[in-house]
Amino acid sequence: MPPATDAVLLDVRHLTRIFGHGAREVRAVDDVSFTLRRGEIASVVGESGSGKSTLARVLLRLIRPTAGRIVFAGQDVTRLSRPGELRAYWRQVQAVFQDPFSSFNQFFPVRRVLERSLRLEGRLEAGERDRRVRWALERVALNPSEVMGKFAHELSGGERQRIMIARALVVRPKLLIADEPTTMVDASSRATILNLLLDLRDEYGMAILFITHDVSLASYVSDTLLVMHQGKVVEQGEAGRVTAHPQHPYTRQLFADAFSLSKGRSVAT
Ligand SMILES: Nc1ncnc2c1ncn2[C@@H]1O[C@H](COP(=O)(O)OP(=O)(O)OP(=O)(O)O)[C@@H](O)[C@H]1O
Repeated sequence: MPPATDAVLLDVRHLTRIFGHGAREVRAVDDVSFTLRRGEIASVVGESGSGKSTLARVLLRLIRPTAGRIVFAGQDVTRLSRPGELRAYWRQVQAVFQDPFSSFNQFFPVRRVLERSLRLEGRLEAGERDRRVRWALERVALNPSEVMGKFAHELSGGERQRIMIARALVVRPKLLIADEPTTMVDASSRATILNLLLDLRDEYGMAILFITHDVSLASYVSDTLLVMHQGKVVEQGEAGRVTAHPQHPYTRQLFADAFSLSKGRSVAT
């Protein structure tokens, strides 16, 4: 049973992001509305180009929406633009992206990577910084004493991605946006990361927006599913219901394709 409470954390209304003009116009996110409650994991699924990453970047306020409204914890964050306002927002909303190789600063040891993220919290004394870094590394099942002094090239892909998650966790966000966080890691790291997301929801009531093209991962990890197609959310609802009884033809096709692929895989192995 998901421990989601009724408190709405994120309220997204008619969110739209258009790139380009005239004949070159792309409605990457087109009139998307949904809510996310505290302690809820929602997955955004859809094929490549459906607008998932653009939705993530708009919600993170890395890019501006063209239209619509984003309300986070009761505050309208749609038009935040001053660095101080954005930093305050990013203390509460953190992200993990697909590629742990490009997002990990190769010149910094793990401790410094996490401490830089902690700067969002303002000045903390050294003992507190150390406690927070250790706590975040332990949360992602890494031994702080072993990894704090290591550099990117001394870690596996799965370890790097867990450190990227620790970097997000170190500020104890209320919402984690995870954009294809398991695409570039092996199967055992994938399972570790998915179970970690479930633990974060259960132990800290963290809300998670999990973005993936893989409907089976989404079904495993989510309380609710949002299915995106050509920038629009064509179906949304409780994960078990959407998986068992998809209503929209696109959702049915997405699940049918995933099912035939996984059948193919099991025959082949
Ligand atoms: N900066 C940009 N300028 C112009 N078009 C863009 C830009 N960013 C994204 N798009 C377009 O917006 C649409 C949605 O792209 P987006 O990356 O959000 O999809 P996606 O579902 O995340 O795909 P993928 O799974 O391949 O990452 C695509 O048609 C893409 O080409």
